[in-house]
Amino acid sequence: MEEIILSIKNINKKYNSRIVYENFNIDFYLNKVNCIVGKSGCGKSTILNIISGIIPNDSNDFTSLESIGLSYIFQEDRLIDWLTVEENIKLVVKKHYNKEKIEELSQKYLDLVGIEEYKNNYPQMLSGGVRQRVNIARAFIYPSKVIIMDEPFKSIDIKNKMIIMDSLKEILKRESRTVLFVTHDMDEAIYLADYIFVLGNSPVQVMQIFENNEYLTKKELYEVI
Ligand SMILES: Nc1ncnc2c1ncn2[C@@H]1O[C@H](COP(=O)(O)OP(=O)(O)OP(=O)(O)O)[C@@H](O)[C@H]1O
Repeated sequence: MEEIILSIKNINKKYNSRIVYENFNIDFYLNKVNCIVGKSGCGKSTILNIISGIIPNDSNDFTSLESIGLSYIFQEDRLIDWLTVEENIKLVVKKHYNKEKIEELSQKYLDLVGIEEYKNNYPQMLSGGVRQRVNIARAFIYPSKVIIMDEPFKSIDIKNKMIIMDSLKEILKRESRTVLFVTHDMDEAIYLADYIFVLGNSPVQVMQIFENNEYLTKKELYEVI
């Protein structure tokens, strides 16, 4: 059976004289968690930022994924301080659904990430772990095809990280989204990914693609990085 792919073509990026990407192509797996790993500074955030249209590609033969519907989960949560948790979540779908549907979806994602009890709180009253769960609910309530996650667990303690990663897995079991996930943490990659893309070299190349299964070890990944 032919694999269903999300093809990204013609990525080019140069910072001053340093060529980070040159005619770079990559095929991600549709409706899977695609994890991108590689040495610090190799270009992981850059590719997510180009794909999502946050920074421009140097050549104009490239189309970002902005138009197909994206949501983002970054390290910092970008919640709106003067809105409650529930209002933050509902805000992003205000133009997409009617009031009843928004109510239903908001309840669904509050439950899925386990933050129902915080729905009337304001972000500044919450711990980093809970804030990040709000962020995840907000990313998933939006009817996006692709979820972009750049180091989403970087400042979260291990216990909360496990809770959040389990919530994510639970949501992804129930609905099909293509996730593009950058991390420097091989445990996170192995826990969450369906496929792991190792980037390296300058200009960047895909060094290897691993299908994540019970036999994949951190050692194998580090050998390529
Ligand atoms: N705005 C910029 N101006 C100049 N150089 C930049 C800029 N943004 C990124 N770079 C350089 O481009 C390269 C790739 O950066 P990028 O942030 O994509 O790497 P990364 O793999 O995500 O790094 P890390 O793992 O440390 O987060 C790095 O060498 C970085 O210093």
